[in-house]
Amino acid sequence: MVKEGIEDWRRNQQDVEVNNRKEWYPVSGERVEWSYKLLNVLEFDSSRKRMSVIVRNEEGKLLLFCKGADSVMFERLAENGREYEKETREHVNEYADTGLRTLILAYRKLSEEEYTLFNEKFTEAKNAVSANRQELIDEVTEEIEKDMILLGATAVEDKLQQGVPECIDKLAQAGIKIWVLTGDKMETAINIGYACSLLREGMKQILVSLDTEEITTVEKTGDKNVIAKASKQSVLQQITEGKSLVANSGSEAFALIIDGKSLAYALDDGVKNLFLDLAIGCASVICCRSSPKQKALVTRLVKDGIHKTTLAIGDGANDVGMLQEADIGIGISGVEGMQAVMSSDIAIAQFRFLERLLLVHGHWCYRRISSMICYFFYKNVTFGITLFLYEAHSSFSGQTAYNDWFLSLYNVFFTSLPVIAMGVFDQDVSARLCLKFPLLYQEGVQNSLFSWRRIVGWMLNGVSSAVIIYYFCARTGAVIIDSTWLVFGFGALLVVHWSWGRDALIFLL
Ligand SMILES: Nc1ncnc2c1ncn2[C@@H]1O[C@H](COP(=O)(O)OP(=O)(O)OP(=O)(O)O)[C@@H](O)[C@H]1O
Ligand SMILES: [Mg+2]
Repeated sequence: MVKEGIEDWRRNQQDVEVNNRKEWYPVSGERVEWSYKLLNVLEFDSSRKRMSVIVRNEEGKLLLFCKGADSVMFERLAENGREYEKETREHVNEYADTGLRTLILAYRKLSEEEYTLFNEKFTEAKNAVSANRQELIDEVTEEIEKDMILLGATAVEDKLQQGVPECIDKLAQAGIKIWVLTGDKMETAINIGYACSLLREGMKQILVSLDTEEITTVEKTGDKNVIAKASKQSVLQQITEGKSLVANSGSEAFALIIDGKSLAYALDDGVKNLFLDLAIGCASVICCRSSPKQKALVTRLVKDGIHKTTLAIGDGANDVGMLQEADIGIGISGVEGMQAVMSSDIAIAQFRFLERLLLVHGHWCYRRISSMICYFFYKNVTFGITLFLYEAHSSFSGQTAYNDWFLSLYNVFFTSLPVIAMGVFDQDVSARLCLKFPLLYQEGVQNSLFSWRRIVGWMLNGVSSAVIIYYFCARTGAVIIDSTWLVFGFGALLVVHWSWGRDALIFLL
């Protein structure tokens, strides 16, 4: 494909051609063309947090170019490839502080033998049909993406979608606890946290991170067991300190920010409950550099740990695990592909639509469904008890109060419309008010419309209606109970009750 206008690069399946512009070479003033043969692409995935290409240049030399997150790239540099490490780290942190998304670039020269060996293993892993195919590929790529020479870093702006801060603010006002699980760097995540009003000035931040001097010193020993032990100890200590800080504070708001490496230890069996306790005590939680698996594990931890309903929302393939783990998964369709949408329960086009989805439709639907179920109980209890009373009246002779048609059509035909209408159209307040007063959403969070008290209340209501209907028909009607009377009386009372409430019914009687 040739980019129109500027012929800076050309790319097809096998070749990449890079033409340098004249102005980049002001000294020689010449246009320089490089052509590379593309040999392999080691694809990006969110757990590796990097991707590479292997190319052969015009001189026949083999090169591996790799780009990825700083957390995985710096540890893969060769001793002699770290010349610009300090400056690059500073630059990257600076970029991240301003909310930019950064990538580290590095390369490595490969010998022919090394490449041939790699290619064999890589092809074998790619052609494997076993379940652990991805692990095999990861193992092979792990071996070659090392001892690299640092080239530099890039930073791009990753703009928040329109209306995200306002939406998060409203959801927080509605009493919904929001956790951000992101693959981004800690600094970028904190910056975005501020941008979307999850972090505010005056909030105390509890940072759990393994970027401490102590751990860096231990890491130099290279002994995996020692590193793991020290890291776990450090995470445990930081979490315990955070917990005592939260416990001893008054009304101060806290934000917990934890990075991916620490999260791996925080989700360990002995530590995860402490971590959850600390996170629950904080107003906002941000987990940075989390892999897709960690996102799913955190969601499961919250879901199982506090038995509350969890909702996950995401747009990328790295959010799929989390969307499936949460009680409700919402996928945002957009530039990052369709995987999130395909594995979600509900798909929306933009994050800000979540506000209306939860505060308006969530509120209405909760009300409709809970009332509909209670109403359903009510009408059947009323029906059953009138039958029972009539049986008692007729000395349990077996004579039915209603004719067969009425019996069979009672639920399907005679009383289905009110229930359906209530379940579909009922609105206690308008959409505008739901959005204006987000606290109305708490009705659902506290489950106030579907508590046992309310269900039993509706049932007693059913019993009392049945008694009234029975006496109305049996005592004030003719001496003989005519089923037609029962049907009309019953229907009329149900309509009165449903339209104007119990008080109207009592008033009428
Ligand atoms: N195409 C890519 N090539 C190389 N590295 C990448 C690429 N895309 C992302 N990365 C690096 O991998 C990290 C993890 O990416 P991932 O997609 O899991 O999360 P994210 O996009 O940063 O955040 P979010 O979870 O909010 O979508 C990124 O922060 C970035 O540093
Ligand atoms: Mg992403």
